Amino acid sequence: MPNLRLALSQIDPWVGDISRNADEVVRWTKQAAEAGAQLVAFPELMLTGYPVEDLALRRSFVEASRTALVELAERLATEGLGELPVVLGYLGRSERDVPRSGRPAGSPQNCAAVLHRGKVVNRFAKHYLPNYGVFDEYRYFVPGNQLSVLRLHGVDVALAICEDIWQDGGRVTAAREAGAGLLLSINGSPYEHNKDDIRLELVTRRAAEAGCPLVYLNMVGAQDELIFDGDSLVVDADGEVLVRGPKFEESLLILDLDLPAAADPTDGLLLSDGLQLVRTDLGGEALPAPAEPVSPGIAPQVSDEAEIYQALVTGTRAYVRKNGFKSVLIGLSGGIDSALVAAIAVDAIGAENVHCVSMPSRYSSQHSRDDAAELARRTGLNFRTVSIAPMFDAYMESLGLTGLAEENLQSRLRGTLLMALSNQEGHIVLAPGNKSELAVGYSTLYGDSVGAYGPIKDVYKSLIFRLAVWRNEEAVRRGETPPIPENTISKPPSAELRPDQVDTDSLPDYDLLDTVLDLYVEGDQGRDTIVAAGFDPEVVDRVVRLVDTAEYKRRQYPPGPKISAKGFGRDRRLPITNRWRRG
Ligand SMILES: Nc1ncnc2c1ncn2[C@@H]1O[C@H](COP(=O)(O)OP(=O)(O)OC[C@H]2O[C@@H]([n+]3cccc(C(=O)O)c3)[C@H](O)[C@@H]2O)[C@@H](O)[C@H]1O
Ligand SMILES: Nc1ncnc2c1ncn2[C@@H]1O[C@H](COP(=O)(O)OP(=O)(O)OP(=O)(O)O)[C@@H](O)[C@H]1O
Ligand SMILES: NC(=O)CC[C@H](N)C(=O)O
Repeated sequence: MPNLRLALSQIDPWVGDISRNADEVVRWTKQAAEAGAQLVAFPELMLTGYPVEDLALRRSFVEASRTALVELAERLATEGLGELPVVLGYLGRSERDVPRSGRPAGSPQNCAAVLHRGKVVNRFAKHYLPNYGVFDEYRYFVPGNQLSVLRLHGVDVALAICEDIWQDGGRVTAAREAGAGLLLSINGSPYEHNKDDIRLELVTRRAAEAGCPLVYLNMVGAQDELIFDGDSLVVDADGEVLVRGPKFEESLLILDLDLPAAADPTDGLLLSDGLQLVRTDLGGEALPAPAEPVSPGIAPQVSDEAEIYQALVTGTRAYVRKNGFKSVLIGLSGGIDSALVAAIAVDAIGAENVHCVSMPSRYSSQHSRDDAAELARRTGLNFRTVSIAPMFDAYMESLGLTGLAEENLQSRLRGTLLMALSNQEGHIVLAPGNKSELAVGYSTLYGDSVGAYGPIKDVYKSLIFRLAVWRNEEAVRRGETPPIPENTISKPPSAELRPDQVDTDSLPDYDLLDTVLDLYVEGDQGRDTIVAAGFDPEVVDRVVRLVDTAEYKRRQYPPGPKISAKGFGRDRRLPITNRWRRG
């Protein structure tokens, strides 16, 4: 069996920064060449970043991507890397009208290309376009209808792009029909908790269907609400997992694979789904297995809490850095939400870049102030106290507010204060709202909901507690000081906007609330189904009503990292003005 040494660049492309991404391709290709690879692969839309959203509809952006691709091929050759074939994603356009789509020639396509010896030797477009959940690729792209097969060193390698392997048939079946010895899929597959198990099952099944090993290369990093966890996989046709990349970390995975020898090409082969075979012969003798085959092996798997926490850190770091900021600002109340956000921020960008303000009012308890100061002491982040009492008194004197208006004023003064410091000092504000609060509208519009990015907006309150406990335990395991004061974790959550207020005055107990939310939001179960499952009809009616009437607040909330199958963002698009009240 001929051997191929593959290099999988599990890396982080930046949306819109084509020249940076091209530099990255050169840098990682150099390392792949030094490791003796015969083929190096990069993720879906590597050159432009993923997802590009409506940038795909800008002709200038599509042309910049296409031009950069050609220049990259030339540059790789100039830099002595031309002999190593490079597979990467780029934004392209269709050469001809797409039948039955109503889309003319020149429409954008989610493409991949093969670069070799200074030239673009093969190009093709994604065949299946995802159009559900966070994806709406039909809005942007027209599909491709080609199966690209590279022949190199006596092996036929069929190529696919992400959704191509999520749908039955298509390039997976076509790879088998074309007699491929390897199926290589490049991906931009966003993180969701538990999606790693789904991907592993999928990749294993598709390898069996293709009848050959399947290489699944995913990107890492984050783009706005989406996080990319890497977790690249190599599975053989019998379902054995040969390689599993690390999660959330950039990594060059080098591996030797013994693969079936390519057969004589069959002319005029008809492939399923109307795919047309385009074979590119890159040459090279069949190579024997090296005396010491290399493999990165299988990266260790971590607990759910560790994985989710890492996802939140990845999303926060990427948002801050990619938007050109160095530092963040957080209102630190002594409560668990802002404490967890502060811990995430410290892990993402370093304590020296995290600025926190305690903003006590007359209702703030001494323990809250102490807990906030204690977290600052433990982590070493920048901490100051600014009382909102004088501003509050000035408003009250002018407006004479009462009840909810008086309560919300405190939250709004804090929001204004944070934005003022953000303007003055250049930090971006992190919003501390969690998914349970966002679900039921338990936050003050233009108050505690201000901010640029909400690191825990997709995390239910019950999970917030688990993550805080996990982070502290992790610190102990590493021999470090746990960042979050124990009292912050153990005390009952309170907004402290009036005397002795606790969240359970207005909301069901968080465990119950989160269970009902999980059924209604994630599970899309109707009110009657949830009641039939044994939940108190009064609680269910209340929760459903709160969720339905809080859409306007969620739409005004900052973006934040998606970790669930259904985040409040593109995953769940409901009308704001909506008189349907039956769950
Ligand atoms: N459909 C719609 N489209 C656009 N705007 C709409 C609207 N419905 C109401 N509004 C407007 O929204 C405003 C009412 O919302 P808002 O001012 O936020 O006030 P509201 O939602 O009435 O009150 C805030 C709630 O959040 C709780 N809270 C506040 C702060 C922190 C925490 C915490 O523990 O984390 C909890 C607080 O105890 C209270 O229960 C009004 O101006 C109203 O006119
Ligand atoms: N005294 C305070 N000092 C600084 N920030 C505050 C203060 N009180 C509230 N905040 C800010 O407003 C957010 C909402 O806080 P609140 O205490 O009302 O509810 P919470 O959702 O329980 O949050 P937390 O668990 O962080 O206290 C806090 O996360 C924090 O960012
Ligand atoms: N980029 C894509 O095509 C992603 C779609 C795919 N179903 C995934 O979530 O991984």
